[in-house]
Amino acid sequence: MAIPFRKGHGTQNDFVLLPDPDGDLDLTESRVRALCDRRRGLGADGVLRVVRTKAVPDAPEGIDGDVWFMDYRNADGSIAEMCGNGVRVFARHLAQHDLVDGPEFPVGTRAGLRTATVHPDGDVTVDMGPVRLLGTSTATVDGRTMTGIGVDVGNPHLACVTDDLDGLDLTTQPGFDSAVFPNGVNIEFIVPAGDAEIRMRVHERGVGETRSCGTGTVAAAAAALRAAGRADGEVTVHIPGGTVRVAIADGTATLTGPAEFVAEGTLGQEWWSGL
Ligand SMILES: N[C@@H](CCC[C@H](N)C(=O)O)C(=O)O
Repeated sequence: MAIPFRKGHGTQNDFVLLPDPDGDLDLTESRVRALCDRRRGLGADGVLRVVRTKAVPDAPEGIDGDVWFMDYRNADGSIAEMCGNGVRVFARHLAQHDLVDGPEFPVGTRAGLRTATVHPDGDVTVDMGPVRLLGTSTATVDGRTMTGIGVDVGNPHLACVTDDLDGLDLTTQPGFDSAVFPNGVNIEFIVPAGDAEIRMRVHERGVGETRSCGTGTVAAAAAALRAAGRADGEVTVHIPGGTVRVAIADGTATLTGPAEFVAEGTLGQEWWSGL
């Protein structure tokens, strides 16, 4: 059986998409790791399996079985609840393949149902759902401890305001309080970059430093607004892979940014079977 794939990215957070409507693929951790490996595989920060909700045993209750579900996996094979860049790429894939009616449609995720709107210029806006500010905690990089704020965007984040973004060494896992984040955490480092603009770098749970993290930009925007004494507002977030726009109002967020495709093909059958 030929296994098709597509490779795409959202602000250089890159993904292998596996169209698998009926959930037939045996997507093991080792297969995800191999797909994401930049030397022995296709190379990506994560895998997006394009599957109907009814074929996902651990899908949250209440999502119609026919809704397309973004089955997201990190590069280390772990499962995460949500991916803000991935969901834009996923939504544009559905629209390009006429798998949905119209430019606005629901997408199932482990964080719940989300609404995506695909714009004619290729940008995608996603209703990211509730953004919950948690208490403060700390991250340690290069022996330096920074205080940040925990933010739940469906997945866990710790957003730290810093003064030296470019000098941070994020090649190894920053320290964090595992009593506060028992399931690990995505850690954002942010500096103000003007009125309603910030710059951000991120170390992602299950991946390492990436060039962008959509849920991370939402967490960073929420933290920046809070630092300015506000709960609602619009923030432009510059990440190494590009720029996205976040709007937060009444405890929920939207994320707007690009989604691009670079390749498509079929996986080597012998390679896949041997994994
Ligand atoms: N890159 C993603 C987030 C992917 C999941 C994350 N690494 C986690 O484990 O929570 C994004 O764009 O949001």
